[in-house]
Amino acid sequence: MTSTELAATVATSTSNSAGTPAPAIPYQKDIARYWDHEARPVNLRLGDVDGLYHHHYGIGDVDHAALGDADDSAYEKKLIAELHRLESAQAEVLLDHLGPIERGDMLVDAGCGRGGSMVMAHQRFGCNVQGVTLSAKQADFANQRARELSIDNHVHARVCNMLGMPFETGQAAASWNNESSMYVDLHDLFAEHSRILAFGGRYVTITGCWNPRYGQPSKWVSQINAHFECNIHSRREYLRAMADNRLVPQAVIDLTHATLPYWKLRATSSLVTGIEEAFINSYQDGSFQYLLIAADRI
Ligand SMILES: C[S@@+](CC[C@H](N)C(=O)[O-])C[C@H]1O[C@@H](n2cnc3c(N)ncnc32)[C@H](O)[C@@H]1O
Ligand SMILES: CC(C)=CCC/C(C)=C/COP(=O)(O)OP(=O)(O)O
Ligand SMILES: [Mg+2]
Repeated sequence: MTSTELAATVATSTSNSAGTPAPAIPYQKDIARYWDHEARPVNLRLGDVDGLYHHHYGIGDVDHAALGDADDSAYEKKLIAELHRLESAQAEVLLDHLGPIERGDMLVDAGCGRGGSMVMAHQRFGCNVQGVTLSAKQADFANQRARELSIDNHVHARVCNMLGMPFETGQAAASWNNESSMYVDLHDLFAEHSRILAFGGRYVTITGCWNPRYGQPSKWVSQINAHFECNIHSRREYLRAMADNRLVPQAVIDLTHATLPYWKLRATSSLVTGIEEAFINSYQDGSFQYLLIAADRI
């Protein structure tokens, strides 16, 4: 089944397979609505390349040899495959920082989207991966993909607020936010990760954050917030909220330079959404950073 067929299936369903309560506060209802209605070709067509559907951005150098000649009729297809390769490479780097994971472990993807990272985590570690999203459409989509891959006994998405997850205290070996922490208060978020993580467990986030060295959120950062209805935090807020919640950074990696090739390539594609300029300019003027933070739960 292609993503378009899959999207049509979930769009017509009146209930979802996730079966958990609706979002609590008005803002979360807006975010649930946003993601329930999201169907941008830049996400669906990239996901169709190999069935891993992401809502995050890419890192790494562009493989110009793989792209070939821009005049070639197959160029656009190759460009889409290349953007998708860079997005999956981003998820691989996040998974690299989870530390040693056993088959019997449970991982939590907070703000799991359509579940691409969950599938990759299960395929790499063989373990149980639980995701939460505010969007019933996304949870249904992720669960349907898991069924199609016959991994639904190990990979499951719920409709649930990541600030109150239905997991036992200390149950998770590792947890992460992949571009989903700009929708919540960071103290509330890290308190909840800290609760569900086992002592010594690993938390990883990849996020866009505004740079305190710039001073305040730039106009480009404000544009990104308005575009996605999110609230980008500063690097300082991340580190402070982690420190206050027993999450001790083990690695802080600036991926800003690594993500720029993705954006520059995407800006040349037919799938542009109009937000490319804000990302490129804010990364280049130093007001915005693409960061990975891996922290130990102590
Ligand atoms: C940009 S998408 C990222 C999806 C996924 N992490 C990925 O890499 O493909 C943001 C996700 O955060 C989720 N989200 C935002 N606020 C949330 C909340 N309070 N609780 C649970 N999920 C939330 C949205 O539903 C959406 O799935
Ligand atoms: C780094 C920051 C600030 C991210 C904000 C969260 C977000 C919307 C991520 C990408 O989602 P997407 O894949 O649905 O977006 P797009 O349609 O632009 O590819
Ligand atoms: Mg995308």
